[in-house]
Amino acid sequence: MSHYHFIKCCCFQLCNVFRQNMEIDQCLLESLPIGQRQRLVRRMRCDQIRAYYEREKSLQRQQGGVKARAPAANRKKRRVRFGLADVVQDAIIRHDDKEVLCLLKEGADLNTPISSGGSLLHLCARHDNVFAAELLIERGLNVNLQDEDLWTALHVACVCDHADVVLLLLLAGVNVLLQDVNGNIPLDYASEGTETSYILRKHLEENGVDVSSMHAMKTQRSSKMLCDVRQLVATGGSLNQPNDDGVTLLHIACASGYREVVSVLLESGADPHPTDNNFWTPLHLAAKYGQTSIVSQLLRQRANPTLLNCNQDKPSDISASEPIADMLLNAEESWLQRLKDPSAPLPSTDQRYDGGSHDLNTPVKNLNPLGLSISKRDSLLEKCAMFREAGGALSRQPSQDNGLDGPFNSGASKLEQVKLMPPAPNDDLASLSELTDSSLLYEMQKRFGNDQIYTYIGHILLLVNPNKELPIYSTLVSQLYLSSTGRLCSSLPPHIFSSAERAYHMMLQERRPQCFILSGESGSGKTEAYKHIVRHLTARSSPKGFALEPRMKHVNCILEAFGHAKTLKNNNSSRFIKLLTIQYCDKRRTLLRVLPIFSMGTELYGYWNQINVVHSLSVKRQTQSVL
Ligand SMILES: Nc1ncnc2c1ncn2[C@@H]1O[C@H](COP(=O)(O)OP(=O)(O)OP(=O)(O)O)[C@@H](O)[C@H]1O
Repeated sequence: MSHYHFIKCCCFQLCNVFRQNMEIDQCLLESLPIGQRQRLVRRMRCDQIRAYYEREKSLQRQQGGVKARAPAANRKKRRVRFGLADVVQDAIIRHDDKEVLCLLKEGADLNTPISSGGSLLHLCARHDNVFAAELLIERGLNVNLQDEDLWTALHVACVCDHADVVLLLLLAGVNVLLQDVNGNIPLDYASEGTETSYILRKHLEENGVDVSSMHAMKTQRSSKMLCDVRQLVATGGSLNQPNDDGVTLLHIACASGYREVVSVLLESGADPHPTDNNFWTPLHLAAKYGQTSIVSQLLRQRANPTLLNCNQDKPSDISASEPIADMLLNAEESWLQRLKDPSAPLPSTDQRYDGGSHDLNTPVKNLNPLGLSISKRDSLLEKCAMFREAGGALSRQPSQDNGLDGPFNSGASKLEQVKLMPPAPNDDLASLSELTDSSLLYEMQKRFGNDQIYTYIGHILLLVNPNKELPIYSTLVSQLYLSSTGRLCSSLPPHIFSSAERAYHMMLQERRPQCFILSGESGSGKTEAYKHIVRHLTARSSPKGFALEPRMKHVNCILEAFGHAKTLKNNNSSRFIKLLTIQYCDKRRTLLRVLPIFSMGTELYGYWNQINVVHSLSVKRQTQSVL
């Protein structure tokens, strides 16, 4: 039988198979040349879709078809309409001043609360919209309105360093001394050396307020509480008395990091594991707030590390640092052992839990021990985003009694070197007015010369291997690219962290796996890009992420030992992991699983909703030769 005849026979057989039950004999299919195979598969897909629609139609007929064909009038009713309140918020964010003006004229309510808490003025302060803020103030919106955390618009403007809004609010007579739930006035959130901080200090001085004595007052809070507690002990008062929220003195001292107060309370017989109305114990709070030595103290006093709060979290699940998590996991183990065998010896707490020097300076706004409503969480998330966008400059805040609990910490070492180029019009080649081979290559060459190795083409990220270390991969840079929405911050240049961030948000929004395709010739930087993505995602997915990084490095060493080899083009050529998918796998959105996919030839196995493409170029072999 000739080859041609054989193909025809196969096709005939396959078409019959499709018609009968649409199952293909894989061997038969693979024996066909590629063109024939593709045509057949396409035809099979069409048949499948047709069959699917027919089945759907007959199902709808069985269920009384009327529902399927909804009358036009019904459809009209289902159209979504946004209220004026939502539209005005959107207009403020977009800086669409004309629309804000129209909406206010149409009667949009000035006092509309925004979804993340606070007033429209808070929104203006957040998005630096001075014009809209002025309109709202002119129409009588109260400049001193406070959100659920008692933040005024001035607190927001200070965190975001929006000096124009700060000036406007001061002119409108805002009260600069209003404190938020943590007792911080707006100045506490203004970064040292910024215009905002200068304006506020000047304003306070002109109004006779001594800023240094204010700080002294604040740092005296712990000693004041210590005095009060000692007095309570001396007078025989109840140390376990909860307030309306079930919060006891020990909860407050543990969360605030007041070690001496915790010692006095525990030594005087306070219950080491009271639970508040949301089932949070002092151990939960100390773990969450990064108070290592207090965690150690509580464990020595036999605090139960296995208790669950209302979110079903043990203290170890929410701990702010690796040492705390390790300490708590050890304690859990020995607690469970002792439940089985009460005679089992206690671990030597002095050695195991001696973590006094490790206390973490955790951002207060990251912590959400008591607030459970969605709006409250939104508000805290929004504030975390503001701190992040402020670039972590607030880490120089004054400390309280343990010297470590200022209102904010960037979490990144100040010594880290950061060198990011400012954003440029040619960051996205898709936006060039002239799109030709030579214009693209010209821009790429220019960028490469400036160490701008990343370039967007729409959502595709182009990377030119620099073949040298660039100071653009530090923890701080990774943090700069964290975003609450996944949208690239316009003040940051293209980066692999930004693509990772976008994929992370797509995964959360769609709750479906996301895939990265890293393409490019051997040695062009795919494996390095993969490592950077994994690094950002591990850091992104949990507060302990950055602590995971050294472990990831070790895993990489082992993987490389098995899978990498020296080739002509690359000294450390990888033989696998060119594809990467991330899966949504945690109900609290704090963890994610990174799955390397083994690529087999040119075929991709698996299904992903969103594909993020990173294409790498090796300048020696491709770009230079073309240029
Ligand atoms: N972003 C980067 N910064 C600095 N050097 C880099 C970067 N990307 C790649 N390199 C350098 O180029 C070398 C080759 O990169 P890499 O191993 O990622 O290539 P690859 O595309 O994965 O190659 P292969 O397909 O052969 O595995 C690296 O060992 C590193 O020295």
